[in-house]
Formats: sequence, structure tokens, C-alpha cells
Amino acid sequence: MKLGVVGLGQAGGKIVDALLEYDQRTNCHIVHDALTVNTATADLNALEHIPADARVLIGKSQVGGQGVGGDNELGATITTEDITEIQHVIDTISVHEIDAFLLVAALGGGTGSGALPVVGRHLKQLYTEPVYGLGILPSTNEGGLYSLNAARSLQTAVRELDNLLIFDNDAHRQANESLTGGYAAINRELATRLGVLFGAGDIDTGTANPESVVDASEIINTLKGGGVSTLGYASQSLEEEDGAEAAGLLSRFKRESSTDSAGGTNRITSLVRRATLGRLTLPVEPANVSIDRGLVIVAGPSDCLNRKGIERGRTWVEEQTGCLSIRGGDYPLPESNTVAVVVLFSGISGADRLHELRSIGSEAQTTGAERTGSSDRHLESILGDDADELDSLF
Ligand SMILES: Nc1nc2c(ncn2[C@@H]2O[C@H](COP(=O)(O)OP(=O)(O)OP(=O)(O)O)[C@@H](O)[C@H]2O)c(=O)[nH]1
Repeated sequence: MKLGVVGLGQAGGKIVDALLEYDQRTNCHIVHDALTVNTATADLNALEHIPADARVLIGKSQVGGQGVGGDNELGATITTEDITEIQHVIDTISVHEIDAFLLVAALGGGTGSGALPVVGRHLKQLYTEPVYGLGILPSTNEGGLYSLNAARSLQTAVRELDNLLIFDNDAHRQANESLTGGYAAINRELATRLGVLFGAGDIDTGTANPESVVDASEIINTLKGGGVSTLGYASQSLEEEDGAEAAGLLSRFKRESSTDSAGGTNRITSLVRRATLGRLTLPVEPANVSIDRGLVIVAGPSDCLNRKGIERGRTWVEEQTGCLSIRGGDYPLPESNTVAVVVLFSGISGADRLHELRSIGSEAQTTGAERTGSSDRHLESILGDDADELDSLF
């Protein structure tokens, strides 16, 4: 499916940059248009793939291109005041050609965290296309201010957006990994997951079996109903699978899948298990949380997309989650040398990480120790202070 992607703040811009890089490298064309918004000139200049005229500097008169230093109330105020400048660039998008907007922001900083609900609300007022968010949770060791920002932005973004996909930096950083190096790897991994999810809804159905292929409406229906969602991913390289590929032989994966053999079925179901029980972008135990809707996508060359395996995998996910609204389908990629599975769980409640975030946020709010921003009453209606609003997520 085609997306209008908006990066907000430093992390948002970098992740959109990584998504564009993925889009260009794999020719999947899910990013129809991309722009980014920031209060810091240096962050905008550091981007590589987002066109220069799609980088919007806001808050020039207030912070002079220096960023808002973690103050998300200021981030929200500036975004509200400069929304016309952002809209000028959005006006260059052919919105009728996109299926949805995707806003990307770190919830812990100042600019992205403050801007996400403001831009979300603005787009929803103007357009009928769904407006999804991708919110990055801060690491627990980044301090109370980031957690407080994230807790407040999260609850407001969930209220304003059609769905908020969560990515937890903590769960995806390898031990001892430097943050800078880690971010590049993390952003690439995230771009791959998003690429398979949204790319699945954008294939040329003329070359595929329309009954089994996932289309944009299935992705939209899975995300419909709001709340937060998480993405799982697992893949297997066909070349690694056996060295015989180089000699021009069909890999075992292909051979077994094409005959609908038990081996082919098992390989797909085991990838579905790994995607579900491995690292979800918001880590949850699928059996211990409530999930409203789900989608299982198996991507790869058509002769590897074992129908029985996909159906078994989908049924297994239903059993595992207790959710009876799990859709399943395939995403044929004739040129790919990988079989990949993406699982999307939407409308999640009861996630420990969100509970923990609310506790840290509430504690920081009570002590007020690290709060730097002013307490503007007007902004409380944008960045809700009512922690009870998060209750529906627990
Ligand atoms: N996944 C990911 N997280 C990042 C990246 N860069 C920063 N972060 C996280 O983002 C949060 C900080 O948000 P930023 O996007 O840097 O801040 P900002 O929105 O630009 O706001 P200010 O800097 O306060 O103006 C922290 O939790 C970081 O761990 C990135 O490239 N990828």
C-alpha cells in the first residue's frame, strides 16, 4: 500500500530516511511521499534520502534551529503555531494516491513527542485517509523525563491517531551496542518490517493469486479500531538454507514447499512461530495480553509460499493468542532470496512495558524533578495529563 510518511523530530526523520533507503533498495515503492519536520537544523541536515525541499524547520523564532531539548510541551506549542508551514509541504502530496499517512516519532524526546498528536489531529481533520503512527519508546535508562514525555505523548497519540504501532528501543538494542551504531541497525530492521507489512498491500495482483494475497484493505482492517499494535518478524535466507543454490539447484525450502509437503508446511509454521514468539516491536507475551485483531503475512518467491503452512501458521496464531480475528495471506516476491513472515497484532491491552512506562512517568510527574517545560493549560488538552486515559491499554 502507498504511504505518505512524515518523520517528526530526529528519530522520526532518521527512520523515514531508512524507510526510503529500503524502498529504493528493494524497489517496493511503499513510500509515495516523505517529509520530515524538526526544530533542529543539524538533524535535518544529517538526513540522506528525504529531499531537501521536504525537510521543514519549525520554531525558528522560538528556538533558532537548536531543538527543544526534550521539552515536549514546547514541541507541541511550536508545531501548533507552525502547522501552516508543515501543511505547505503536505499540500505537495497527491493525497488521493496514498492509502494512509504514517507519522513516525520518538515518544521520549521533545519535538517528535510533542508534534505527533498535533500533526495527527491536524491530518485527521483535513483528510479521510487513515493516519497511523509509529512511536519509538525510550530506553528505561534514558531517565524519567523521557519516560514522562513518552507516557503523555502515548496516551494523546492513541486518542488522535487511527492506530499507534509501538517500537521499543530497549527490546531491540543488543547488549553493549553503541547507541549510534545500534540506531542504524535498529532503523534498518524496523524499515524491513514496515516494508514487508505495507509492501504486502501493494503487489501487482495480475501476477499473483488474488485469493491468497494480502491486500491493502486487510492491513487497514487489521489496524482499524485503534489502540496500539506490535509487529513480529522472522526470515530465512534461501541461499543459506543449503549451499546447493549456487549450483543452480532448487533449495530444499523451495522443493519441499512447492510439493506442499509436510516439510514445507513445517518450515512456514516454524517461521510464523519465530515471528510471534521472537522480538516483537512492542514486546508482549501473545498469550498473556488481549489482542483484538491480527495479520500474518508470508513473503517470498511464489513456489515457497506453502498454502497449507500459511493456514496452519494462522490457526496456530489464533490458538496462541485466543484472538479469532487473525487474517493470513501471502506476499509473492518473485526476485527475493528470502522467505519472511510478518505478524501484526493490533488493539493490544495489558502490555507490561506500557504499564511500566506509565508508572515511571507518573513518578516523574509527581516529583516534578526533571520536568523542564512550562505547564501550559492549553497544551494539556493536546498532551493529556490524565493518566487514566491509558487505562484502556492495560
Ligand atoms: N529507534 C531509534 N531511536 C532513536 C533514534 N535517534 C534517537 N532515538 C531515540 O529517540 C529519543 C529522543 O528523541 P529524538 O527524536 O532524538 O528527539 P526530538 O524529537 O528530535 O526532540 P528534541 O531533541 O528534544 O528536540 C530517545 O529515546 C532516543 O533513544 C534513531 O535513529 N532510532
